[in-house]
Amino acid sequence: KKRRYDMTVNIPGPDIIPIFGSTFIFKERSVEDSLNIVKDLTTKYGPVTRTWLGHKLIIAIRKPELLEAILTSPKYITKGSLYDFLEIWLGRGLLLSTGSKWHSRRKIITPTFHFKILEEFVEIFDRQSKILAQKLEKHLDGKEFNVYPYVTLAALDVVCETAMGTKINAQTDPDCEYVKAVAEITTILTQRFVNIWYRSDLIFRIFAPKMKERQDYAVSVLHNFTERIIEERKNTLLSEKTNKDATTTQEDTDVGTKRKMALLDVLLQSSADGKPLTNTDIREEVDTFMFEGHDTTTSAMSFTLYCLSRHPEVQKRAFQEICEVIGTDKNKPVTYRDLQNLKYLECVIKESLRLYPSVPLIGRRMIEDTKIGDYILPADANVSVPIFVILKDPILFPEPEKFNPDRHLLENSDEKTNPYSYIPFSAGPRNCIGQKFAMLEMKSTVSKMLRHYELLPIGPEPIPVINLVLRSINGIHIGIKQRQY
Ligand code: HEM
Repeated sequence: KKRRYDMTVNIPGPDIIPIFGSTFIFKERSVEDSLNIVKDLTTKYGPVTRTWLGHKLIIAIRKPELLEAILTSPKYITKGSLYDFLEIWLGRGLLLSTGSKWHSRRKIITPTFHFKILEEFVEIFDRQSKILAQKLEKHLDGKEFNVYPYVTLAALDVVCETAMGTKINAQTDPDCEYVKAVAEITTILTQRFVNIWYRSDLIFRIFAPKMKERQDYAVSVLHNFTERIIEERKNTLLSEKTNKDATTTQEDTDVGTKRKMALLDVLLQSSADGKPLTNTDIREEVDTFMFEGHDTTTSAMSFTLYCLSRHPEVQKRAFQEICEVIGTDKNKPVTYRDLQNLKYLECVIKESLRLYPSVPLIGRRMIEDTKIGDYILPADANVSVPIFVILKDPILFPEPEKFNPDRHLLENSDEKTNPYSYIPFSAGPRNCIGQKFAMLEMKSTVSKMLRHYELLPIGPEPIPVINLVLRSINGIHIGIKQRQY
């Protein structure tokens, strides 16, 4: 610690006291306030700030030039300790792995986001958003409601069917065991995220034994489910191989079809270092998708619907574009090309993500002493990138609190010239692999909502909080009324 301390004395940050470091910054502030604590720190001490939490050194960086150096380099790809407690569910899948394992997995998985495959997912996005629209019909009474839980189930259905090729029907059967286990593990991991002591497995086991038991049960349900799907699909592929005639379609069975089994099939047919991936290898990748692929888009879609409800003029423009691109028959299935052409809606989603980034904070761990700008970051330092602070930097985004989708129009956008300031999907080799998938899913769902409903600005304002992803303490409330054409 002494060495790391000496190397970082020139980096501004709050006072340090022996043993506890700067933990007092949390004093008299609720854990829900953690977004503000990070914001206050990086505002008060500048673009590079150091904090000690006990023996843990955290350096927050919000300067685009410095971020570019960190995010683009293939050397700094190890995740910070912030993520460790997710391993119980996700294993060392793509999100958490590092080194050669991460490289080889990223290479295997990248082709599963090829546009040809995404094109085939559009039908799934469309079908699930139609069910979502039906589920919301009961709120046509003009009263406000929390849209978040509905969107969660729709996003879960989408990712399950696209990643595993399996229908869990979360929207129509929210009480199924898998869906309940996802909700349970999300609640528990959120608790462990918020209460920093619970991030330690030892402390969690000793002081929260009941919660630990619930966590272990939920994880076993989730893992057993994924393993069953892997086993079933493996057997199907084997029998198809031994009996070539059997390769003919097997549409819409529980296990799904080859055509839509992008991720799982690719993993089943891949090998690393000449050896096929084991069931555990495959499971951790599929589970990572299940987590990363639904919580993030749920947050973004819910906040986008909220922003649209509060800005009727933006909603009107987005709806007009939808009519021009898709037409006025709200039941017409949407195509990949339609979604590509919803340019203004894309700006709306981007602007919502700027104000409400699903992943507000990311982290890396330095594995060796690293010179970044004028600073030397010691080995073992955690680097934190406060995405939500960067996205509201008034120098990068004038009038940062203003919801202004036009700032993302091609002619106004500085995303091309300054790709390290607009980073809701991170940047560089370790950026979000699902970015294009996410944008298509979000456009499909949000456009479907606007085709069916006019969104009304009613209900309490959300109180954003970082709970794994960005959520709102009091839910995300809107109202709906039948869309008039
Ligand atoms: C609005 C939606 C989304 C946002 C804002 C988002 C954001 C991010 C961010 C910021 C990272 C970098 C994390 C880090 O460095 O710690 C990331 C990584 C990742 N995302 Fe997303 N994501 C979204 C949707 C998705 C979807 C739909 C999928 C999958 C279908 C997905 C899969 C992943 C995976 C597997 C990684 C790890 C990639 C790697 O480390 O190589 N994400 N995402």
